[in-house]
Amino acid sequence: MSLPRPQGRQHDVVYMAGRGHHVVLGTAGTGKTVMAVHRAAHLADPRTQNSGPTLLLTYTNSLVAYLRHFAADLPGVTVETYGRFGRGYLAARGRMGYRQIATPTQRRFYVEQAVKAATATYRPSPFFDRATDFFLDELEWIDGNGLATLPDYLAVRRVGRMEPLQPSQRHAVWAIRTNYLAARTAAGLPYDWASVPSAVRASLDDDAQPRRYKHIVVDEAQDLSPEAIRSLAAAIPADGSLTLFADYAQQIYGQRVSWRSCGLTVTKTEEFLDNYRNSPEIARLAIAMGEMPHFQDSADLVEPRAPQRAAGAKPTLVRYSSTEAEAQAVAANAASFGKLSRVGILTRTRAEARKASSGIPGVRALHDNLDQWEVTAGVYAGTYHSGKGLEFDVVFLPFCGADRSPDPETVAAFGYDEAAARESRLIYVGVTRARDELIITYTGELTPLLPPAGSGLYQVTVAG
Ligand SMILES: Nc1ncnc2c1ncn2[C@@H]1O[C@H](COP(=O)(O)OP(=O)(O)OP(=O)(O)O)[C@@H](O)[C@H]1O
Repeated sequence: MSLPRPQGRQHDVVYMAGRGHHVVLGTAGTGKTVMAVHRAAHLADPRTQNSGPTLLLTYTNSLVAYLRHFAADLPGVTVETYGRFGRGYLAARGRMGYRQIATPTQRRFYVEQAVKAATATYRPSPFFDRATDFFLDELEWIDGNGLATLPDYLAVRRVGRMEPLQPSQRHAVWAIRTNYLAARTAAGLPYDWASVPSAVRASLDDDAQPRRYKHIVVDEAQDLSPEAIRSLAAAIPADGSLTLFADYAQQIYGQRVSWRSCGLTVTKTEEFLDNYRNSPEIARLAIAMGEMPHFQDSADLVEPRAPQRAAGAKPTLVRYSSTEAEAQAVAANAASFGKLSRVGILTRTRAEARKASSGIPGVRALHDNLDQWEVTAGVYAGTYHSGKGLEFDVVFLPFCGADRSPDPETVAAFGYDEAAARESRLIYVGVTRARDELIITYTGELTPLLPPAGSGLYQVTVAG
């Protein structure tokens, strides 16, 4: 598999000016990754006017492996995740030591302690009984937006479907944040991943050294926080360029904000609608998901135009009588498809991915640091999240029953609407990874986050 040559307007995007800020929006499979790799290669090519060292950034390690596969022989192009870039930059400036970033487990522990400490000092309130995930999310959101003071936090509007927090609740969150930061720092952990972008930005502000990269190209930019985008705008020289490729429908990490508030000056946003990846039947299911109520808050979701691919089979929907039977059947069928095709098994959690891929010979876990992207046949298993940006000939989406999706814990933490909005985007990512075949399985009732079984969008089967 090699990288296709850009066509039509894709070509124009690759060769846009190598200066300033550029934003390219496209729905799933419109060639954003293809354009991002070609553009990075172009900007790094010494024959290009204003060429220079180019950073090609994305969010997950599996996508780095995938991009490196295509960009392996591109001189002057460095491919990495935002996290690695941020950590490396801070280390180079002497502001990050070894193991100074709290792991997610450590972060959760210190946040739980901080909530307990706040509960002891505040008047009793059910607010403090909210799930830890809620507080983790709120603190991440504060960092992601670069809110450094309580007045900033009190003044800002929280975009999203969740009930807005009352000022008294924001005071409580800020007290939790203060407790958390103190405890984490005292434990020798000056950072967590959410705090890295602000630290990078602050460090760049007083960094008079020449910038390492003249150009930065970002794939899956919808997943970067505003603060991360601001830090990237600060990381290029005045005569450099920052190009962001994004899809709001596939946003996993939060709510959209304007490019201007992210520190960008964008004169024109390019939009792409031609889907090169999915068969028409799979694309139709993705479009129908985009029209469901939980997607309505996606202001500029653009409807994909007719797919570029030849007609195939409708996605298959299979109902099983038990989760065990479902997991075994998915593993057996995936193993059989995997002899000739690239197969993805995508689930909400890693544990579910392991369960549905148990016993498959040579199965590769997507969330492990894949150092190489195999393009031959085989089975990959992982979370929807780790499948972002990737594609497979055949995709299995197991455990899509209403009892698991939306996940009851996410509903408890964020309320039904917010949980449905978040999780339907995850499933949308899963659906749009499939080129030729999509097999959705469940027990009990089908999740309300997918179009109903009788919608005519599936071939429906009931297994024993
Ligand atoms: N001009 C083209 N000609 C032929 N195939 C193309 C072209 N552009 C993209 N493709 C193919 O379409 C598929 C989707 O492309 P790509 O992964 O770049 O899309 P994307 O917009 O990044 O998708 P997503 O956001 O869903 O990950 C890939 O298989 C890619 O090789």
